[in-house]
Amino acid sequence: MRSLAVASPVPTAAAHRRRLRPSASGREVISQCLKCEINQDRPLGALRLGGNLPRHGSKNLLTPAAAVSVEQVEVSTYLPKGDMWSVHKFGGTCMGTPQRIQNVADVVLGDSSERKLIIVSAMSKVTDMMYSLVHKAQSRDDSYTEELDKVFEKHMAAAKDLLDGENLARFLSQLHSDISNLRAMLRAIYIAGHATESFSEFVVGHGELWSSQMLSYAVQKSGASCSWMDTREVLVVKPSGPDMVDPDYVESEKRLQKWFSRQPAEIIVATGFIASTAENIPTTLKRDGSDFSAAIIGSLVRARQVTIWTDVDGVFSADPRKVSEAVILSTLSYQEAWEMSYFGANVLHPRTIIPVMKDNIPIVIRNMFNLSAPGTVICKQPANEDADLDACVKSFATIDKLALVNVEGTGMAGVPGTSSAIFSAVKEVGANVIMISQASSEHSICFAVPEKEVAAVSAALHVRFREALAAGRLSKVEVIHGCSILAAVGLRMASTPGVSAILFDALAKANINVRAIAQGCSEYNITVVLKQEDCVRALRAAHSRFFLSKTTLAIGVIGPGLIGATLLNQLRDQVAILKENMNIDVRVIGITGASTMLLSDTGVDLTRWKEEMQKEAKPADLANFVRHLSEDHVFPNKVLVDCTADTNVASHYYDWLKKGIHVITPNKKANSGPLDRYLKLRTLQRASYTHYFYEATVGAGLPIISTLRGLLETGDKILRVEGIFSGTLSYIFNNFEGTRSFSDVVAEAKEAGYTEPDPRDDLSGTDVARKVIILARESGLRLELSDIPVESLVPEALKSCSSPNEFMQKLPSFDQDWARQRHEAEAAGEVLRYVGVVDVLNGKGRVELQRYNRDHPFAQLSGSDNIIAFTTSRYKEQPLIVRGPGAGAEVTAGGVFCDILRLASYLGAPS
Ligand SMILES: NC(=O)C1=CN([C@@H]2O[C@H](COP(=O)(O)OP(=O)(O)OC[C@H]3O[C@@H](n4cnc5c(N)ncnc54)[C@H](O)[C@@H]3O)[C@@H](O)[C@H]2O)C=CC1
Ligand SMILES: N[C@@H](CC=O)C(=O)O
Ligand code: NA
Repeated sequence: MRSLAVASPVPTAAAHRRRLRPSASGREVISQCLKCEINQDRPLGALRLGGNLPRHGSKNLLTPAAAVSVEQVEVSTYLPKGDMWSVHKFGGTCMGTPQRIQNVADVVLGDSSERKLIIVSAMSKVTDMMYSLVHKAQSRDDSYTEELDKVFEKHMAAAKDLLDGENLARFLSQLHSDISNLRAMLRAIYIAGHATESFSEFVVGHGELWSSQMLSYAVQKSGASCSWMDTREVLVVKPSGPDMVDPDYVESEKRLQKWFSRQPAEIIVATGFIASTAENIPTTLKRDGSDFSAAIIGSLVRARQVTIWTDVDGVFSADPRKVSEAVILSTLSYQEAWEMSYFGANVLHPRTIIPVMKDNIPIVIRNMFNLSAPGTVICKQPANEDADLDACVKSFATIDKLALVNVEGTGMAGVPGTSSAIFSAVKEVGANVIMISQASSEHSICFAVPEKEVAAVSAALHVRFREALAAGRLSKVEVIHGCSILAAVGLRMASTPGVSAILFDALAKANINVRAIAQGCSEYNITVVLKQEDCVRALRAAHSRFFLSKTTLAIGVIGPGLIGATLLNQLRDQVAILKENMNIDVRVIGITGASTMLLSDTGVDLTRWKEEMQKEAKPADLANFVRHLSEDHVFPNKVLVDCTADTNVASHYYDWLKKGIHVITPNKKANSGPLDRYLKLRTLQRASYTHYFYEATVGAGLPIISTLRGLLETGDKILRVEGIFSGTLSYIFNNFEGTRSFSDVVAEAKEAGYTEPDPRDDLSGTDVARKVIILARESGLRLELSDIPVESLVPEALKSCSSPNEFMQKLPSFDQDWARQRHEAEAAGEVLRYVGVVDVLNGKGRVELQRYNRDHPFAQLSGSDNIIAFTTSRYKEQPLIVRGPGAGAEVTAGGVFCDILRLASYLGAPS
């Protein structure tokens, strides 16, 4: 080995260390340097600790004897490798201001590792400024000179803030000299109107030279042993493709050895991003190159760990701008990090992982601005990781602006060379194929490329397969525009059954159509191609299914009247409990009445929805309300809860379900409306994963629809359903006992919230007829509302009243008639009851006022009780009876709420 003391005429800190003893501390070495400076009577300002800064002294201070002793100790200053090294890399934002650079110095000093190698990026925005200088100069835009001044001023100001005394003077003199060299070089570029790659790489690399020098001075301020390294002296790379370089490890290691033997400090602050070619021409490691520098250096010294300091707490399970519930991952395997980076997650450039992976060196991603966050460790797959199914998927990533190319034809099957011909045509146009999927029938191959490259790809394929297309061996070369990729990444997906089922189930439940799928045998990722407009929703649906096991429902409430308002208040009191106990996250993201609506992207504050409704509301617009529910929020599952009695609102259910919006309602209008519309709705409901629930339409919160369904679905045969289906009429006849007039009792029922918005709907029997129709259709009968004979209790003269109020005012004039009817029944030992019957055997239904003996179960009711008797093949002798309050705000809203939770459980919430 060549003696460096001989090779270099300048005694460096290494030489001073050798003069003392090999193990001399940094502080001792510096003090020896200082003594030497003083003995030489040289100004302290000339002292440099290495790198491209001028070294102190201009002649060889060592005697031949000393040179020999250097030769001998050279071995002990040989680059040590292994666990004593910890490598840190600080990105541009960490180096953004003098205060931040000082914080970085503190973090470096706080690391107790024996040896530290610190790689830094340029101060934030500086690399862009440097690229812009080159760009402007070669475009002959002379504003580059002012921009260069700005670069100078930025660094001068930062240095003045951070440093003082000799260090400041040294830095500023170097900065001056660099800027004047750059000015000359940019002038040359300006004159030539062109910058060679090496010129431009030389210029842009200055950001790192300055930031790292400032940091090394800041570290030295504390008295620590610190050298500054210009990595162009050490890192040697060779081009390996457009905008890509490969490190030459052997040569770099040799140069690092050499460098270190000259300057073996405990802390080395080095430039990120820049390197040299084998011919010593300055170059860079290209964009994001500082991470790469850290990984290569980490590998060269076999570091214990490489820490990448940035401005986030670690690697997220999904892009937090798209998924607000994204979580920080504590560990990731190299392969997982690689896959995520490939799919666009802003983790690390995949090439950064290669150098550390080969030596099993962990990379830790940490937040410089939140030192308490432990960060994410990227390492070999940890052996003891949670093996549960949901934990198999580590993260999700997406790539937008893609197009799918589908090459299809019967002539492809079994013909060797087809895919080679396809992809060589793609290669010729230089397109980047992001995923490939081939149907096993070999009739089609599809692949995704960036949208901007697809025209060229399609043209190339049309040329390449012109004959095959003409002869019909290929049927088409089709381009599907506007696609995105969603990738689920996780090493443990391999050989774990059920992972893809969960993923596709989550997508199906969010009503997302998958265009293509790819999964390699390595199973590190499952890639699905979908429409770009569905991508964020797909990401959220998949993420919440795997990560949060939380079913999030975004709810739009239509009609905050009695039932709607009661439901909102019930939700208010229960949402926190649902989240805590059942992992169900219910967000009301919109409320609309007939005249105003309130919209929210994240969820209305249910403790003050009424005030908000008055303060923030916009004019009601159902189309906009539905659009908001479809698009303006982050939640995958959307539900409209119709609490109106409006036929028009009900007429939209089909379209909403088609859009993937679940519908829940106590409104009877859709299911008792025209039969064809009802059948269409139910057919759609059965054919999709979008749900339509309406338990509260019959018997309010009582389990009527679900009981009937349970009987039918388990194979029982419904013979007859009969009972008292009206809470209002039940209340009226239970309470019309001679003490109050008929009209008073009707007013009480209205006041208690049992009646329809228009009480004539109850008294006319229409409401009961609707319930009969709903149950008849549920039992398989195809009846229209007009097929049900209804005995109306609305006096003929009041049928034409223009409003519910007018009706209520005029009703007392008929009290006498009602008193007489009641008397007659009472005299016969009977009571009046208004009943509905679904006669399934005969395919009929009817609604009528009947008299029942006082012993009859129908005569035993109280309040707003409904009673419904199901006579079936299994319940033939004794019917199955459901009884209880069948109207009223709390029980009805409770029934609607039950449907919301039923939906949550259909969507995957735990039971
Ligand atoms: N009250 C009860 O015990 C039961 C009621 N139901 C059903 O619940 C529904 C609601 O009943 P209530 O709350 O008692 O009625 P309500 O009259 O108190 O409330 C209905 C609300 O819907 C609003 N509305 C009407 N048309 C609208 C439109 N196009 N867009 C937005 N909002 C509109 C009204 O302004 C009102 O605020 C009805 O369909 C009723 O049949 C079902 C079972 C029991
Ligand atoms: N008005 C209805 C309410 C429930 O559907 C009734 O009285 O039953
Ligand atoms: Na019910």
